[in-house]
Amino acid sequence: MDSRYDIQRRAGGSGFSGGSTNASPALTGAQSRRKKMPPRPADYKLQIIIIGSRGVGKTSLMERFTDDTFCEACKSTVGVDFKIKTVELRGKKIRLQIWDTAGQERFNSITSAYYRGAKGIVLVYDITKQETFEDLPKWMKMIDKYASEEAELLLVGNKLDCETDRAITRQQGERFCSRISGMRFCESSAKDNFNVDEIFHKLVDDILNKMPLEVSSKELSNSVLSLQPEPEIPPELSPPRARCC
Ligand SMILES: Nc1nc2c(ncn2[C@@H]2O[C@H](COP(=O)(O)OP(=O)(O)OP(=O)(O)O)[C@@H](O)[C@H]2O)c(=O)[nH]1
Repeated sequence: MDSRYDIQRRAGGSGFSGGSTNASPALTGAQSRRKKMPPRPADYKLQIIIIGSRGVGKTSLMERFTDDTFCEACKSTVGVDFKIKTVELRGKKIRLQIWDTAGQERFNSITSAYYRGAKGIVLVYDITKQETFEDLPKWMKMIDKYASEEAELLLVGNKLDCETDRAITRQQGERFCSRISGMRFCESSAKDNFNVDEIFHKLVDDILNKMPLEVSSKELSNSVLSLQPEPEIPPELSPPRARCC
C-alpha cells in the first residue's frame, strides 16, 4: 500500500447549516426604502472534487446539494463542470467550489488536473452496478497519483432508492473503505435527497478539523482567509453550463 493509506482521519463534529445568506432586515422607519447590507465575504474557500465511473450520479449529487434539483435524464458530463455553494460552520462562512468530473475514461487527462487543489474528494459508485464498484481501485490509483495526500476522502454508494436492484451490499462498501486509512463511507440517494447534504457537510467538517492547527492560533477574524487559492476556471466553463435536458 502507498502513502495514501497513512493518512490519519480526524473525527468531525456537526453543526452545519447550508447555503444561507445574511440579508439585512428592512430599516425601521423607512418602509418605502429597503437597504441591503452587502453579504459578508467568505472566511474560507475550499475545493471539493467528485469522481467515479460514468453514470453513478456525480452530477446529480452536486446539483441536489447546490440547487436541490434532480434530473432524471441528464447528459453525461464532458470534461469538468462546477458549482459554488456557501455554507456556514462554527460561525464561519465557507465558499465551496465543487468540481464535477466526467466519468468516462477518455476525459481522465482533463479531470486529473483538478485533483491537486481539492481539499476533499467524493468517490462515488452506483450500488446497482457491479462494474462501478469494481472500478474503485482504478479511481484510488488516480487519487494516489494526482491528489494531495492531505485530501479528505469520502466513498459514496449512490442510488440507495434502488434498493431492489442493489448489486453491492453496504458491507462490501464498508469493507472497501476500511482498507483505506481516513476514508469515510456512506450510501446516498440524489433522487430521494437522502444523505446528500450530509456528504458535503461531513467532508467540510473533516477538512476544517484538519486545518485549525494551521490557522487557529491566528484567531480567525472575519477577514477573508483563502486556505486554497481558487483554480483558474477555464473560459469554456464560465459560466457553468446547464446540463439537464
Ligand atoms: N434512481 C436514481 N437515479 C439516479 C440517482 N442519481 C443519479 N441518478 C440517475 O443516474 C443517471 C446518471 O446520473 P449523473 O448524475 O449524470 O451521473 P454522472 O456520474 O454525473 O455521469 P457522467 O457525467 O457520465 O460521469 C441519470 O439518469 C440520473 O437521473 C439516484 O440517487 N437514484
